[in-house]
Amino acid sequence: MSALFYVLESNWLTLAIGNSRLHWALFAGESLLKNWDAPHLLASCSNWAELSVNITNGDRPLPLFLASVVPSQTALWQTYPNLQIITLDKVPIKGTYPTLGIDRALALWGAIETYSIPVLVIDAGTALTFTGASNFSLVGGAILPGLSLQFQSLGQKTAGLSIEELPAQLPPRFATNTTQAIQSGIIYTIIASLCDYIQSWLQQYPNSKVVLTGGDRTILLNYLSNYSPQLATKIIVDGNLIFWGVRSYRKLYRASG
Ligand SMILES: Nc1ncnc2c1ncn2[C@@H]1O[C@H](COP(=O)(O)OP(=O)(O)OP(=O)(O)O)[C@@H](O)[C@H]1O
Ligand SMILES: CC(C)(CO)[C@@H](O)C(=O)NCCC(=O)O
Ligand SMILES: [K+]
Repeated sequence: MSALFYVLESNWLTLAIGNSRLHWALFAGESLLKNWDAPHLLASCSNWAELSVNITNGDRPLPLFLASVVPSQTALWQTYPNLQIITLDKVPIKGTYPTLGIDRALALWGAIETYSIPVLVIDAGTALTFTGASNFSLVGGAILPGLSLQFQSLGQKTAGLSIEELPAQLPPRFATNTTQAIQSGIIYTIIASLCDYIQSWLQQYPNSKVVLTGGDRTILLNYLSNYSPQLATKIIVDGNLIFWGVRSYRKLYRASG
């Protein structure tokens, strides 16, 4: 990221560390100014100053709110002087369990505040997760390997079943070549699961919003729109849910001192 913006008193940063990469956002007060993704930092970077050359204004580091599901990456930020690490115990949603991922909790909080409750969040990241809430309380969810990870694992554990690229649209279901057979197998099972989880959720909570986030949100929505146009229209796509969750966190803890 370039440092070509005026750093205001009200500016603050959030860094959400996922299993594939870093997700950054720059806010001014409640407004998101800019967001971008970046690769994981190398473990050889040993101090924050080395890591954050582009996010300081001279020697005044911006407040940084960090939410991470990767402890080795979290460790690289420990010495940043203006750091708040967001932990699950600070998320006011009821009924969470201690090992719930902070990214899931924050995305859920962000969805509740931005849309409404009940809500089902689908995070199409490295892992594909479903996380639902009703009455400001976690109902529950599910975790499975995400779209890319499914392709990668098939490529790694077999001799010769690797493919380079995801098709932009749904492939033919009954394929007559290896590439399309793999694409069909993975994509149709993921989309069928998606539909099944959404329908099951909507049976319990007919007025619920369903919000799709994560790096594979656009491609999955494309597939879903081909597969079930009617269900696809019920889905809200928002790539910034976790940032809205961090914003809620900041607001809550500023207000309460
Ligand atoms: N430039 C990119 N680099 C890495 N992944 C990308 C990129 N563009 C799209 N993707 C897709 O994004 C997915 C990862 O999503 P995302 O970045 O939301 O995950 P993450 O936040 O790092 O991981 P998680 O939240 O599941 O721990 C990958 O499966 C990949 O298909
Ligand atoms: C599932 C992931 C990897 C998704 O990023 C993360 O939220 C995580 O590590 N969660 C811990 C397990 C749980 O949420 O139940
Ligand atoms: K995520």
